[in-house]
Amino acid sequence: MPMTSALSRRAGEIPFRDIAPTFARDPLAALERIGARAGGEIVRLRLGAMNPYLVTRPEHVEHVLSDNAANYGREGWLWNPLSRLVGEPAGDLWWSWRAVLRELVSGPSIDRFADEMAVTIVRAVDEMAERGAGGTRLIARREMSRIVFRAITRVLVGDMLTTRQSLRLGESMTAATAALRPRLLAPFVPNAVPFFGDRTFGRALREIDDLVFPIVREARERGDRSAGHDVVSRLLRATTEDGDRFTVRQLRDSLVSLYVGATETTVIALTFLWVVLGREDDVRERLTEEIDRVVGSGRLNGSHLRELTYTKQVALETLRLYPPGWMLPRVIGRDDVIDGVRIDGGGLIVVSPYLTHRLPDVWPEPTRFDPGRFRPGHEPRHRLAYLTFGAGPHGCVGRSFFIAEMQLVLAALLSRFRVEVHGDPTARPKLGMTLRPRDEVEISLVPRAGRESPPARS
Ligand code: HEM
Repeated sequence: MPMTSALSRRAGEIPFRDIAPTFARDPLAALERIGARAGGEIVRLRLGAMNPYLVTRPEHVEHVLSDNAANYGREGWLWNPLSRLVGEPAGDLWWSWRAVLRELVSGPSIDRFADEMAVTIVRAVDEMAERGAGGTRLIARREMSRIVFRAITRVLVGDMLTTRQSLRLGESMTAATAALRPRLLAPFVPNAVPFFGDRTFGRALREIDDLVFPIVREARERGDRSAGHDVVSRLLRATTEDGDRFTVRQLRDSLVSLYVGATETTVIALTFLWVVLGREDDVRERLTEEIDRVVGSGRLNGSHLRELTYTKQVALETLRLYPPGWMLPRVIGRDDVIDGVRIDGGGLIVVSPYLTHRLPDVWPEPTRFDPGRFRPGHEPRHRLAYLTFGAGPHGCVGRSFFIAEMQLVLAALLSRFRVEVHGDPTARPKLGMTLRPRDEVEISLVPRAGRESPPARS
């Protein structure tokens, strides 16, 4: 595609006044209206101070996130608020960090840690069952968060953090990201200017640093001689092409970035799962059948992952309908042309997985929940039709990790319990910085006859 062309045309425009009344009432409905008006074309939203372009068609998304990614930066003012939590991107070390993580959490590595993850998840489910004894209702988000922080810590950080510390870290991270939300909605406010949520954020940040700095200091003092598979040992051994190594501060930032990337999205995704299973009886039945066939009352372990194929399809379809990262913003570098539409440099362009996943010519009957879309050999789609995990140089490295985690959580729970979901499972989700269930989802665990004992113990 040419970078500029005399024949290029301007993007169609959607003025804010056309969507403002809906936006005030229901931001998700406003987004859907924008999607319907755009109809897969590139459009420009006239919002006043910001006039972002919106791209939804997979071919256009591919240009922005992948083919010409160098022109559509993830750095810049938009990420200033987040830098208060995760620090400044560490140049070449950022790429070393990504490479270390990718190696640690994808492909063959999954086989290495899947057994350990299974044991950790089963233990966490045991404790969840104690809290939920006698039908006590549990808040799904809180329970999923406990499981996720334990699993990530056990598998990626090893015994540098105790279970208790990892749960405390989870609480502080949740508090910090929630307190950052006002700033994320107003990224142009400089970090030095006091703003809503700052005090809570400061407190949570101190708690995070009190937990994380000692780990990385200790690891650094031990030196890089350890052959450990955990993320800190690996980062200590990593160097850039110029031979630079991670400082204590950069190690801290890397670890916090990992937790930010790997936890909030996963917790939201696991919570959406219960929303979906609360209304899709047939899916829940088939899922339980598969888990009974594969795991039965045996010991849950990593080798089951390969056979839990329908479980994986349910995970992917849940996240097609509800991608937690509903928008992926980028800052435009130079002027560009995408599919004949002129893109002016300097502004903002937004890719929206939520809208791409609802394009009817890409995903027929897009609002229907159908895990069969992800059956192996199902009709081919554009490789960027599914955007839940992003794509290109900043795409998610944790996709396989997440899928394994979700398969194990479902297997650990459904092999022993019937999970009852309370509230209205048809309620529309809430659109904020992330897409999440509107209200807290409550669940209760009803033990299945003959399945009281945990399926894995070590
Ligand atoms: C449901 C679960 C998850 C979802 C929906 C998700 C989604 C995403 C998305 C959309 C991106 C790209 C962001 C962008 O292009 O601006 C991303 C990046 C990333 N994710 Fe995930 N993710 C999930 C789980 C995980 C897990 C479990 C890990 C680690 C174990 C992880 C680590 C990362 C990392 C390291 C990046 C790259 C950051 C960068 O290079 O800038 N994610 N994720």
